[in-house]
Amino acid sequence: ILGGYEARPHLRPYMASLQLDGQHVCGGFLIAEQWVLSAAHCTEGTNGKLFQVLLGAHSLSEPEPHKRLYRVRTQIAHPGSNIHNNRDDLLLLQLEEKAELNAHVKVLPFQREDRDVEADTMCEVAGWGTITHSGRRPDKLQQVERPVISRELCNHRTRHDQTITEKMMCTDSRKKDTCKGDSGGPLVCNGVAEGVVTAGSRVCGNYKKPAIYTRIAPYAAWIDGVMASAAG
Ligand SMILES: NCc1cccc(Nc2n[nH]c3ncnc(Nc4cccc(O)c4)c23)c1
Repeated sequence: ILGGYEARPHLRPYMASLQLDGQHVCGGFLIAEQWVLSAAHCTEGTNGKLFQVLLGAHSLSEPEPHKRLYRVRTQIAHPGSNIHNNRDDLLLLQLEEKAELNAHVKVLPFQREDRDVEADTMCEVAGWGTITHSGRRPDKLQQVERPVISRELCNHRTRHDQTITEKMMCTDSRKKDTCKGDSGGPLVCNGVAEGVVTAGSRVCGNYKKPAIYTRIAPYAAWIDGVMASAAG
């Protein structure tokens, strides 16, 4: 997160850190006791290795009560996701066992009504992604408030030039923005997860490249179907 600040510890008990060999790679969030939602692009370069999922954390390094690393039973990328564009950039991770829910580990409801969040709505995004252009990584969860911008503005020739589909949404990226390692985290508007951070053009903090999110509502049926079929 660029231009943000340290989150109040454990005020976002749904936040997950997707890790490989003890290193934070991407964000994610708990959508059910045994399921985390993140971004399919997060699996790029992991050559098929499964993530481990850190729940209940504020600091990535310090011991904290309720902080726990879960193994992943299976990772399911949306069938439409691919490395060439940002379409269908969603990843479902089934934990090896149900997460132990408590004050520091909670499920975050996601939007099921497929209607655009109004432009200028202030939303929040949090993550352990880079906090400087030089790529400095934070130890503690960061957050920032960002206003939603219209798809029309986000699709302008000088911005993302008609690549933002009705299954995506954007927030202003002037100075305060998502960045490397924030992918997969939730965009929370009025307490509900409306979007999942996608890297898009990978640019951070430049108002000409607004932050892009995969809207969750259009994928509610897919998410429910995967969770139902894997339940066992
Ligand atoms: N703001 C959109 C957004 C959301 C999520 C991730 C991203 N960026 C990135 N995702 N993956 C990346 N791999 C390498 N570099 C990256 N961005 C980068 C790094 C240093 C300086 C800078 O200005 C931008 C990214 C960008």
